[in-house]
Amino acid sequence: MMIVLSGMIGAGKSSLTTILAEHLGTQAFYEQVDDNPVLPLFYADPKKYAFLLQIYFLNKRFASIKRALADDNNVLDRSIYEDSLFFHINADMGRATEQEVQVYDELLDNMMEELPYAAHKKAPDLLVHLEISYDKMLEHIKKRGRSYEQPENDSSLVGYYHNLLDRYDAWYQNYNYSPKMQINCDQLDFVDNPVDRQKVLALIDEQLKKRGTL
Ligand SMILES: Nc1ncnc2c1ncn2[C@@H]1O[C@H](COP(=O)(O)OP(=O)(O)OP(=O)(O)O)[C@@H](O)[C@H]1O
Repeated sequence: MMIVLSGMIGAGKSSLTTILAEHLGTQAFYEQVDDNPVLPLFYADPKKYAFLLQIYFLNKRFASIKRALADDNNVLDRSIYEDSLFFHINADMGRATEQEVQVYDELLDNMMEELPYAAHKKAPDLLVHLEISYDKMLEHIKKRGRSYEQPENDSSLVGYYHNLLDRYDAWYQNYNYSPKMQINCDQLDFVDNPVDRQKVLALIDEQLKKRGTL
């Protein structure tokens, strides 16, 4: 079984990945954000580093998928499809050229075709999307405290985050690579509230059972 999480910056994907992997007795695959040398460069100069950052993420995400496919059960903290969404949004904001986007899209397609396992396993068994409001997301971003993500250090982030949030919703509605479900992170605090955590796990179990995966 492969479960993939999706959702905005600070929605809680990494935390839920850990919780879910433990609950299901499976392996968690994370994107190590604090080890990413390109991310601070990108936030300081998005126009210069958008393409490099995207190639960095594509490479890392692809490596995770390959490792994840080698095992039977696992949970991934973000889908490769969202990287493409991030890049398209950045391109629309003038941070990448049309040619860069085209090269990226073709490279992504090419890489997906090369995955060495049965085609049906390339898509996850379930996508769990974390839905969050702007205010709640900012609360999480502040609490976590990565300096380059704070709008008070860089006011252009307000527009960037709103752009991402707007487009994420449409992205989720149109996502059709696998079964999907949403968790409302404004209503359910699976990190600090054990009752909510059980509720979230029960919701996910229900979906997995319904699809015969659990
Ligand atoms: N494809 C991408 N393009 C540009 N920036 C990205 C991309 N993927 C992630 N990021 C950036 O990397 C950082 C980490 O993002 P991500 O949402 O994956 O993890 P997170 O913030 O730890 O989320 P969570 O709290 O849900 O675990 C954010 O600053 C985000 O903007």
